[in-house]
Amino acid sequence: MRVGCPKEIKNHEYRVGLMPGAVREYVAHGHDVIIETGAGSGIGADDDAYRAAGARIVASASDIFQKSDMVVKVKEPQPGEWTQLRDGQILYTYLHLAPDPEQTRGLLESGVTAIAYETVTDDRGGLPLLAPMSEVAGRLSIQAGATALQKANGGRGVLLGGVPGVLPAKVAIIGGGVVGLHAARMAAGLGADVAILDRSIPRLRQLDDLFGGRVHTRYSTIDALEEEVFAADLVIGAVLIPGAAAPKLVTREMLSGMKKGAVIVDVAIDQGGCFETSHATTHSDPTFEVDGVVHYCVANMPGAVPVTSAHALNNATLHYGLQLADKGLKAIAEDRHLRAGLNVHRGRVTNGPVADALGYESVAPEAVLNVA
Ligand SMILES: NC(=O)C1=CN([C@@H]2O[C@H](COP(=O)(O)OP(=O)(O)OC[C@H]3O[C@@H](n4cnc5c(N)ncnc54)[C@H](O)[C@@H]3O)[C@@H](O)[C@H]2O)C=CC1
Ligand SMILES: CC(=O)C(=O)O
Ligand SMILES: [Mg+2]
Repeated sequence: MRVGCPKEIKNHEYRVGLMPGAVREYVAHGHDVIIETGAGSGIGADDDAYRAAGARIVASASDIFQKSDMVVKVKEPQPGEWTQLRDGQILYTYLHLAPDPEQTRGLLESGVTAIAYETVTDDRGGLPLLAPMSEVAGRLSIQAGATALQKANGGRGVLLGGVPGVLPAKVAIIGGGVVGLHAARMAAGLGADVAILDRSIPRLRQLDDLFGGRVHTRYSTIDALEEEVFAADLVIGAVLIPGAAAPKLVTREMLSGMKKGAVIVDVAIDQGGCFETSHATTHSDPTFEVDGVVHYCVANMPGAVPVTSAHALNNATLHYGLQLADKGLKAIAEDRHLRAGLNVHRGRVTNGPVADALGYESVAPEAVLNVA
């Protein structure tokens, strides 16, 4: 199969779908790999590094889209990209379709077969292709929040850990999954007073065990949420219902109960965000203020640390990428976890929560792939 990787074009997105090490693996499996010139420049991988790994370098993204049987990317295709996709082609990348009707329509019209990294599953109930970027974004959320809390950046001017004789800042983390765990690690490590809210009691139990009492856990009712959000200096939005638009847990009205200069980092913004007042921002202009509360809502947070993120992402995507390259649609038909990643196939929406969010009929992947 011919596998192609264009340079990412989203704002300040420096990750790359295929690193030279991954290219070498595809080539070892007998595939022809084409890479857009400069695709790895954000992580210091130049064209020669890709040539040494066995790739051919092409001059433009349109060469990649025209000539590839499978396109491997990081971020969801941008408008100028989805118009270049076509029937019979496989797209393997993050998609986040539920909050993005335009992209969904574009993918449906193209006829492409699109696998969303964020809905591929594993045997333990996890999302193995999302998890590494959630680890990165969870850790980064505290760095971003700490920076935004500085007075000159619009925040209320508190230091997360406090100092001897002065109380630390309060951090409320809504959603104790992968993002929530890694945010809590960083916040607790810096000495903040941390509370994690979740709707899963087994998960709260696990977190309580992990932190040995160093963070508080709370079952997420409206009452508990209000209490923690009103008391917080920094709130991290980290909930997820896989594939679906994020539930709006913090309403605009609730902002009036928050401290002036408090900071919200809505990591769940790629699924539409869990604060009613959130809208996606970019690394060039990451924050805005509503009712005295600073909002940080960057939809590609891991793009800020591409050297770490591209390695972690390539580690996680390689296995199924090779399966897709080796077997094409048969790989999806054979593996239920990869089937869970199929969001769009030849003009049909094949993910239930995406179809529900956008008002499409949902067709099971098994039905479109003729799996018995
Ligand atoms: N902005 C960015 O750059 C990035 C965003 N993300 C996003 O971060 C979000 C979280 O991802 P993960 O931590 O990997 O998901 P996860 O599935 O590991 O964790 C989500 C948690 O939310 C909890 N939850 C669901 N509904 C809830 C509710 N009503 N109240 C409280 N908790 C609730 C679940 O029980 C679960 O523990 C996703 O939207 C993901 O796409 C991930 C990486 C980068
Ligand atoms: C998961 C995601 O949206 C990202 O890594 O950018
Ligand atoms: Mg995103």
